[in-house]
Formats: sequence, structure tokens, C-alpha cells
Amino acid sequence: MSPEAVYEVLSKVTDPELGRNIVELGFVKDLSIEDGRIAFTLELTTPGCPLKETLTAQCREALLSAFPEVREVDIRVSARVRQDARIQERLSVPVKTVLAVGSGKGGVGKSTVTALLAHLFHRLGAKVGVLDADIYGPNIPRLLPPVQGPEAEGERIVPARTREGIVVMSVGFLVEEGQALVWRGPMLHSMLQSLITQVEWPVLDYLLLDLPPGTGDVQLSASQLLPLTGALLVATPHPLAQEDLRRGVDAFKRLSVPLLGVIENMAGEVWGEGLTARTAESLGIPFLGSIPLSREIAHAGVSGDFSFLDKGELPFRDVVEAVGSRVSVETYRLQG
Ligand SMILES: Nc1ncnc2c1ncn2[C@@H]1O[C@H](COP(=O)(O)OP(=O)(O)OP(=O)(O)O)[C@@H](O)[C@H]1O
Repeated sequence: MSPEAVYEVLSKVTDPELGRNIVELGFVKDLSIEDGRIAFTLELTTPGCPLKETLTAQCREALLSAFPEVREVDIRVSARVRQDARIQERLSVPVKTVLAVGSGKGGVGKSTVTALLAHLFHRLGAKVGVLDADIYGPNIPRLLPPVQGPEAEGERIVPARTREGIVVMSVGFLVEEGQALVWRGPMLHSMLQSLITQVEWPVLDYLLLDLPPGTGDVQLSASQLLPLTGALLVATPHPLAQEDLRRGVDAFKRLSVPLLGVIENMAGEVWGEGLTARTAESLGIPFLGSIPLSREIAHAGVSGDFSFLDKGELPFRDVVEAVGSRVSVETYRLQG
């Protein structure tokens, strides 16, 4: 039972989303073999990977049936978000991935979903930052109230932090309320550039970029200034909102930003289930799950208090896991 033989057996286990085997993907780390015991770390690409149970079960089964002398298989699971290589090449910021959050129209809860995703990823153990570029309604300072910063240090800006340690930077910190509304092309571009390059971003797994609704100068500038790992679209289940979703999809396609998928927000009984999912399917983009219209979320939108997430099982786990998986697929696709 050599390490080579163990790797050979483990290479029969495939990650169904990435379509490659776990040895080739570099998931198997710190392999040790002694006295009928095989131990290794399975290093997945996103915290709270939905495939965790399936993959560990398959590894265990494959090893036990290949080596009758094995008494114990000990698998530790860890996660390391993979680097979008273009970010390292083009910007000198230690951010691994940048996820744009957009919507076809305003008021669908895009900022709320951005803040919610930040909290969910944080609770799964990822390092998360939020960059609020929504000039028409920079809501992030209210949704993610800072307890520290931002601070100017000469030319540099140290971003703000929430009580939990989510890193936040917002156009709302830099300008008076309403002032940015009149900005156009070049001014927006340089404002966004400062928010990206002048800010001392720490090491982050996911930087969520809250864009203004619709399509316009900010979307264009963001796609030019930043290598966007992918875009998430937020949509409501209202029948009339399906056309907005189509427009949103179209806009990101025109900017050549990969679409990670659609998140339905404010779901409830009124419009029934499945409309947003069907629209997503007809547009050929993944549906990443639903967030209901809820009192707790509405309250968090006013108070910035997301402690309801800490009562019992983590809610919306399916949504954050789906987003994490799509980001992994995208970073591997970019690597070729
Ligand atoms: N799932 C939800 N349940 C209850 N209330 C929600 C939910 N999602 C958003 N809201 C509320 O809806 C309003 C709009 O949300 P939000 O500001 O996040 O939307 P937006 O799409 O970012 O808007 P804008 O167009 O201003 O950028 C807020 O008052 C927010 O608290």
C-alpha cells in the first residue's frame, strides 16, 4: 500500500461539478499511511462545499474496497478558495475572487442579498469583503454598520470593518449623500478606481461588489477596472420582473462578465414557486436558490443586525453553497 497506490485509487473519485478527479485537482493533501490506517486532508474549494459528504464517502469506500488490509480511513476536510489568476496579474490586491451583484432593476433587495451573502460566507469560515458601488443608494453602511474605520492614511484608505470582521468599503463613506448621483462616466470611473486601488484590501476569499441596479456607467467601469470572477443577479418572483432579469442577463453578457447565476429574493406565496427558476433556465443560466420575504430580513435591513442567522442551523445554506460552487467552477475554468 504505497502512496502511489493510494493516489491511484483516489483518482477514481471525481468532483462532478469540476468534472475532474480529486487527485488531479490537488484536493488530496498530507497523506499518511501507517498500520492499516490511511489519513489525509481533502482540501475543497469552498467552505461549506455541498459535495463534502458525497466526496468523503466515495473516498472511504474506494480505499476500503481496494485495500482489504485497511482498518481505518481518516479524512479531514478543509477549504481553500482558489485564486482568480487575473486579479493577481492585473491588481496588486490580495483578493482571490470578485463577485459582482447586480439586478435588472432597483428595489429587488440586491444590497440586502449582498449583505446576507457576506454574513453567510463569513459564518462558513471565509474571509469576506464588500465593496459598495451603488451610487444611487449606497445602503451597505446601514446593512453592514462598521465598528471601525474607514481611515485615511495619506493616499491610502484602510477599509471599515463590522463587528464580525467583514471588511467594508462604500461610496457612501466618501461622498455626501446625493452628491454622487450626478456623476457620469469619467468621474464614476475614477471614484471606482480609488475604491479599488487606494483601499488597503486585506486577504479576502470573496469580494462582493454591490452594483447599482440596471446597466450603466458603473457596470461598464467595474468590468473594465476589475477582473470580475463572475456576476450574480438578484431578481424577484413577480411576473413583470422576469423581463428585467432578461435585460440584466443581456447586459452582463454584453460586458463579457461570466454569469454565475440568479438568486430569487422576496420569494413567498403570492407569486408561487418556480417562476424565476424557469426564467433562468430559459436563459441558460443557473438558478442558485430562493430567499423569502421575511420580517427578520426586513429588520436586518434597518438595523444591520443579522444575529437571526445564529439561531439554530444556518439558514440559506443551499444558496451560499451554490454560489461558492459556481465560483469554484469559474476559477477552474479561467485556469483552463
Ligand atoms: N428578503 C427580504 N425580506 C424582507 N425585506 C427585504 C428582503 N429583501 C430586501 N428587503 C427590503 O426591501 C428594501 C429594498 O432592499 P435593498 O435596498 O436591498 O434593494 P436594492 O435592490 O439594493 O435597492 P437599490 O435599487 O436601492 O439598490 C429594503 O427595505 C430591504 O430591507
